[in-house]
Amino acid sequence: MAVYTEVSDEALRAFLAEYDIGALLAFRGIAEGVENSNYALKTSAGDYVLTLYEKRVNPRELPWFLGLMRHLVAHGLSAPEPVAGRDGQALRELAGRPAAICTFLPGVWPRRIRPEHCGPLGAALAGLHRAGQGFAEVRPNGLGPAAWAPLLDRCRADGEAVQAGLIAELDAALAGILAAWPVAGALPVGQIHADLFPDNVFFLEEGGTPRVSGLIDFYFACTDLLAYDVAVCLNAWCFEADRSFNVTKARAILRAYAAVRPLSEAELAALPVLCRGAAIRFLLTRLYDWVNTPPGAMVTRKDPLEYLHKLRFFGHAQSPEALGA
Ligand SMILES: Nc1ncnc2c1ncn2[C@@H]1O[C@H](COP(=O)(O)OP(=O)(O)OP(=O)(O)O)[C@@H](O)[C@H]1O
Ligand SMILES: N[C@@H](CCO)C(=O)O
Repeated sequence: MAVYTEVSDEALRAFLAEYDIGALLAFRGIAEGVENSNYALKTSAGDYVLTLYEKRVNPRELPWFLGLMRHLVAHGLSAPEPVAGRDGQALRELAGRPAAICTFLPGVWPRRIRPEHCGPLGAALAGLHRAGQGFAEVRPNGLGPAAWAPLLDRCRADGEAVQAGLIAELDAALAGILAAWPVAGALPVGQIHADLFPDNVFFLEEGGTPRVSGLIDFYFACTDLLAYDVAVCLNAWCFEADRSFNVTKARAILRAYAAVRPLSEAELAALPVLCRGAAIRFLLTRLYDWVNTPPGAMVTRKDPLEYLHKLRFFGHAQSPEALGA
């Protein structure tokens, strides 16, 4: 369920009057996604997505996100492009929420990940990192290493009920990750997506071969270690339903990434700890949501323990080779 804010016909028509995107032909809520309210919009000029930003997005950060998306598209990445109104502004207000219209991307995200998806994903991620190079404004990662201990503290009281021994295991894992985390300046930094899960990558199939048609959902994007984005993808794309790590998928991501943007020796050496960091990041945000989402809420909670298994795997796989590098 991801239409939290309803938009009346009159409010929508008044809103669209600010744009030069033709006459409204169709308008419907998009059920997917959990953060914001999204609507598909068809006009005589084309297809668009209207997003109303809900509580978890800080309105002050929206100009950065929209500016990054505009920059990435201008530098060759296929991503939603914010559409400016006649006044030149892409960000305005609708139904009491900050709102923006972006171009609609064709394609679908893969429900079942095949190794053939992984090469195109790796190349697209490196393309994002390349395209982001000239975007100079910095947005620190609000869910980076400095946020993990406070997040764990906020789960301390209720987390134990999710699994006995969980908090002690996370305390130990986090201490190890933070002690081994690359020091500032050790690895290349740039604009990263930071949440490039399969549901944020659209593909089109041509003769059975998937190609990436675009990347979406830049609302966790930030300025951080480029290789951390690779670690997020190894977490999100390379585990099978039986929890095993598929090294073929990892190798495909890493090879295709490196063909566009070579990874340095230091980045490869740091990959295991970056993977552990990415695992604990998603574990902690899921755990926080798990213990703070009332049963019966309309939002589907994501399983934190899926990431406990990934964290344990990366805890044992300490060499870059074990991760397909
Ligand atoms: N530019 C776009 N083109 C086509 N479809 C889009 C576009 N943007 C969003 N969508 C559709 O809306 C859905 C939700 O988008 P998105 O992932 O950005 O939402 P969200 O609420 O921020 O969710 P979450 O952070 O949980 O992934 C996508 O799965 C996709 O179906
Ligand atoms: N990708 C995140 C959700 C936030 O976008 C997760 O699976 O936990």
